[in-house]
Amino acid sequence: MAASASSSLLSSRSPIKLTSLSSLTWRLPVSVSLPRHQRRRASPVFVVLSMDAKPTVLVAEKLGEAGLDLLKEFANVDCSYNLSPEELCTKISLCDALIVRSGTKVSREVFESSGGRLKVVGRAGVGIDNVDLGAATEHGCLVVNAPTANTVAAAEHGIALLTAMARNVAQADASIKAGKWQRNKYVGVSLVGKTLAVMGFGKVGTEVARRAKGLGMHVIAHDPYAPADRAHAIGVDLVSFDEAISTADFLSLHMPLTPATSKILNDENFAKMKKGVRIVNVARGGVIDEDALVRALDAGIVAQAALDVFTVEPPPKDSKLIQHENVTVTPHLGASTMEAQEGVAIEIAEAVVGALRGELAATAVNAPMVPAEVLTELKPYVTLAEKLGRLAVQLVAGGSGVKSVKVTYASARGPDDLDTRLLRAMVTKGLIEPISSVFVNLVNADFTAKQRGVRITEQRVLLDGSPESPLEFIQVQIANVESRFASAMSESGEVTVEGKVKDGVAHLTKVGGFEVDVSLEGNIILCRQVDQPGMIGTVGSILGEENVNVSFMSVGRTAPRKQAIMAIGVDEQPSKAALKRIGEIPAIEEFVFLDL
Ligand SMILES: NC(=O)c1ccc[n+]([C@@H]2O[C@H](COP(=O)([O-])OP(=O)(O)OC[C@H]3O[C@@H](n4cnc5c(N)ncnc54)[C@H](O)[C@@H]3O)[C@@H](O)[C@H]2O)c1
Ligand SMILES: O=C(O)[C@H](O)COP(=O)(O)O
Repeated sequence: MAASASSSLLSSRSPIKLTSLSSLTWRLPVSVSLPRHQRRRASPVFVVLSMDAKPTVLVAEKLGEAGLDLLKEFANVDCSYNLSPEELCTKISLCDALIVRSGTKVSREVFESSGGRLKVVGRAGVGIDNVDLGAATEHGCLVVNAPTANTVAAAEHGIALLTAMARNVAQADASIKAGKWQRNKYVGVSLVGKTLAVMGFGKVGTEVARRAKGLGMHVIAHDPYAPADRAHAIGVDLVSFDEAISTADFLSLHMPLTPATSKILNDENFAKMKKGVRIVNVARGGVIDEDALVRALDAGIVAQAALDVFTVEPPPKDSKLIQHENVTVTPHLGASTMEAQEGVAIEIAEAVVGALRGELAATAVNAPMVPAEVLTELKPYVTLAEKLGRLAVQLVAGGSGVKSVKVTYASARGPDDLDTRLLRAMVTKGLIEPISSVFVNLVNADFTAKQRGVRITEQRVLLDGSPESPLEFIQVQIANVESRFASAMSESGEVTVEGKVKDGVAHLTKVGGFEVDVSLEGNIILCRQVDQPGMIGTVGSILGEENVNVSFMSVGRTAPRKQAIMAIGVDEQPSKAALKRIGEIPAIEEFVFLDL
């Protein structure tokens, strides 16, 4: 990204170091908005549903009571389990939020059927592979999950399967219930001293590793993204994929299902394993090529497998894998303890209610997020950013369309101390919403801009001085367009508006090359005129006669008695007749009415 300031910036401020935004560290923000008709004057980030707009939350899979109680305090809760995909699509248009576990597919059709009402999907658990995240983002729907409450339960289930498999517990149990007593058949293997390779050293993998060490196992792990020091801290070595699978006596799978991990245990990789290896999977069925596993079991490469998860759930009854005598299975029970389900329910209910209230969602999966204190500080700038976007786009009259937008942030804060992603999203919202039927929020802002071919570049102007407030001003420029208000064009030919926050209120401070000062509330009339006495009175009287309340006026001029820009804040939209009368004032050269 080019890091050069416009000449007006350089001349009118006393900065200046320029910083490319590409080097910034982003934290990610969150937003949930009301339906379009309720949203017009709402703050774009902190949308709080009013009491009479009680949201509806559809709980599509069983959720712990504590979570339901939390939801009921805030929302109408519809617990409808076992919905068919068609029933879910029908119901969803009446819901603001949806809560699911792994058993419900939240497909693109669900988002399309919601008609824009669905604002939050809560996944009561970790894996979000049953939610079409791309579709959620495109529809501006926030997805939150509950990533921590079932970690220990999943790890305990992994250990339960590991030990049960090693000692043939399930098979011996079935045998004895069938009237047999087969002590020789069910001789097991010991765990102590054996090598366990934990594949995926995240939350669950780490807990499994800890517990396996307690059982006296030698634990190694493979995870390309995990820090080695975290593994070393509990006495685990991180190794390559090939080393892990070729040295392990036991493999325990704990990576997410992604394009990279899909069928990662396949014929080729089974062939690299020690003969007699044993495999536990409490992650996702899709990480194993199940047909290849059957072949590896039949060939004796894999001695046993213990599986909690399957490519298709529930798996077909006649599945060779399920029926295999050396395979122990459970029906996706990893998270199913009383304690974990209560924890997950509370975790997801809090996240969903918070998101509907417009608060930060710490567990947002598809949205940017900033810490609460940063968001509080940025709140007036968020309003400023959106209003500047709205103003700038309304000044465009033609040309090659709104394709190239530059947003400049002037601040005394260092690049790492100012998160502008939120602001960029709000400029995007301001730019796109007035010219389309698209609903833009922080979830889909970047996607929407990209889809519409709007390229937004950002630039920082680093000011000298103490960084008490996060930003001195924000400037929005649209290139390669013509303007309805010629004076809004900068010397370099872009529609240009600039604003700052004064006493917590967003102000427009510059239009084109003219300094103005008008608060960005209500509507604005911009007039270019010959600077002469009586103009404020003349325009003010017309508006008064037309019963339009003026909130305030400001005049910026090039020089006394030369050209001036008058910015007039009005509470109501003036009638066409009133605007015509203003336009007919001889000294008025051009004027424009802007709806904020
Ligand atoms: N069976 C159940 O009921 C149950 C319960 C909880 C979690 N899970 C599943 O277990 C899995 C792990 O959950 P978690 O909470 O530990 O997630 P996590 O995100 O904390 O950990 C996943 C780890 O996998 C690693 N990883 C990603 N790609 C990898 C690759 N190609 N090779 C090796 N490692 C890779 C990541 O770096 C991360 O450290 C998820 O799929 C989750 O859905 C299942
Ligand atoms: O990803 C998860 O959290 C687990 O697979 C648990 O899924 P569940 O909520 O359907 O039990």
